[in-house]
This record gives sequence, structure tokens and C-alpha cells, in this order.
Amino acid sequence: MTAGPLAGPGEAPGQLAAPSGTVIEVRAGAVEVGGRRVWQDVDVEVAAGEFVAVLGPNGVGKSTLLKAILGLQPLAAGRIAVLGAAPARARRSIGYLPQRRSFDASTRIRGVDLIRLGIDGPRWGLPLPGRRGRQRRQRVDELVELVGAGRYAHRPLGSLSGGEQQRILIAQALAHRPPVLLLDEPLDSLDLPNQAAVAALLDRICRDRGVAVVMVAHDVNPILRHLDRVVYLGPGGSVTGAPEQVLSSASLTALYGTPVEVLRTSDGRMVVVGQPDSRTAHQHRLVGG
Ligand SMILES: Nc1ncnc2c1ncn2[C@@H]1O[C@H](COP(=O)(O)OP(=O)(O)OP(=O)(O)O)[C@@H](O)[C@H]1O
Repeated sequence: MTAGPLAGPGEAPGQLAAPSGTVIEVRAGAVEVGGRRVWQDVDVEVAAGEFVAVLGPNGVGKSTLLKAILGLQPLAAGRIAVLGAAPARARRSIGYLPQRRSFDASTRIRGVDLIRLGIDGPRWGLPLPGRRGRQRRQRVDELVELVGAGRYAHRPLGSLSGGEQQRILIAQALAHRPPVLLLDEPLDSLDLPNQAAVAALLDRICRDRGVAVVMVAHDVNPILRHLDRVVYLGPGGSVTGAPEQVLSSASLTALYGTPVEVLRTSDGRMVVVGQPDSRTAHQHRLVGG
């Protein structure tokens, strides 16, 4: 039997019940940012324990989708439910790793302190006597072990590599055993071995802990073999489904409304050819690198 995401000591009060079916549902969703419609006709369904990638060109609204799931970005149309409730109600049950968090070399706070901060929130630094103090120490140890950070968790964050920092941040996001973990481009700026290691760690968190992981990615290749589902945001809406269905020439051609080819290299990597740049005219590197 696998450990449930909400089991064990040190639980935060006010979390919603452990999910067994769909944990995130968006139906015909649309958002507007700064008076502009960013996406519409978006359908997303994520089940408990699934590993899901959110893909699409720069500026298409991937981070905005995570914010909508967190209840930080209201929908302009459609509906959204997280753990069967309005997103803002579910927020305490979601672990979130925002985009591009890294620590300057001068950062003295240690990995274990950051994880403890995730557990204690505003009570951080206050001594916890007796049983609660022991539970907290035990929870920190569990999280350090979960992400494999035992070797460096007691060192200052500024002295850790990008991959080591990322593991500590994942541990912090999991402090309250959330059934849903959202990550915004957590593999960016990591080298290939670290990308593979963090992807494998997230896979383990899904499979062993039953946590639904939703991850925004520019390059799907490091996570491709771990994925249950892909949400691809494009100019004409979204496509959701198994990776091999969504990442196909037919589905991306329909989404972009122009011929797009999905090729497989001999080592199994995916390359998308011919997709137009997004309206923001950034270079789109969906499946490069
Ligand atoms: N505060 C804001 N005011 C106006 N427009 C905004 C604001 N925040 C985001 N946007 C716009 O909303 C759109 C979606 O942004 P978002 O960050 O969700 O895209 P993304 O797909 O995650 O992009 P990237 O791949 O570059 O990280 C972009 O065009 C962005 O410029």
C-alpha cells in the first residue's frame, strides 16, 4: 500500500479531504490578464497521483493556468474546481513552486531551515516544546530523506547547486503533505543529469505518495517517460490527453491551425517542427534542448 498524501503527524489544519478521483477540473475555462484574453476553451482534468505537463509556446498562459488553479487568477468564463472546491478554498492543500526561484551565493539560511519554514509558516523560529517539537524535527527529517537531500540539507542554500536547491524547494512545497503539487518550470537552468534526477524524484512523489504533480515545462523530453497526461495550450484553445495523443502532428496541426510536424529522434526524444511563434514573438523551444 502507498502512503496517502495526508497521512501522518504534523498535519496542517483546514485541508480538504484526501482525494481519490479527479483533483483538478477546468471546463471551457478562459482568463483575461490586463484586459486581454490570454486563453479560452481550456479543458483540464487531473486525477489523484497523476504526473501532468503543461506545455505551449512562451506567453500562451501556462503560468496563468497554475495561478487559476491556485485561485490567484479568476476565470473570465467556464468553471474550475480543485479537490472538489473553489480554488481559493483548496489553496492550503496545494504545494506550489513558482518560476525561477534560486538563491544568491551569499544566502546563509540552510536547507533544513527553509523546509522548517514550510512547516511552520509565520510561526517559523518559535521554539516548539515537547511532542510538537519532536514531530516537527521528524517531519523535516522525512522531507530531507524524501528528496534525497541528506548530504547537503544542513549547508547554507547559497552554497548548493541549482539541482540541490530545487530538491530543497520541492521538500518545502511538500511540507504539509499536499495532494496536489504545482511546479513552474522547475527544470529550467538545471543540467541534463539534474533534470533527469528531479524528474525521477517527482515521479516517485506521484507514484509512492499519490500526489498529483502538474508541471509547466518548456522541454518535455526530460519528463516524457514519466508523464500520464499532457495539457498543451495553444492559440486555438487546448488539447489534453496522453502524451502520444497530444504530441502528434495531427493534434498540434489542429491546435495551431497550420501544419506542424512532431518527429521522434532515434533515442526517443521529441522534436516539434513548424510551430509558429506565439503572439509575444519569443523563441518557442517546446521540445528542444
Ligand atoms: N500583470 C500582467 N499584466 C499584463 N499582462 C500580463 C501580466 N502577467 C502576465 N501577462 C501576460 O499574460 C500572458 C500569459 O503569461 P504567462 O506568464 O502565463 O505565460 P507563459 O506561457 O507561462 O509564458 P512563459 O513560457 O514565457 O513563461 C503573457 O502574454 C503575459 O505577457
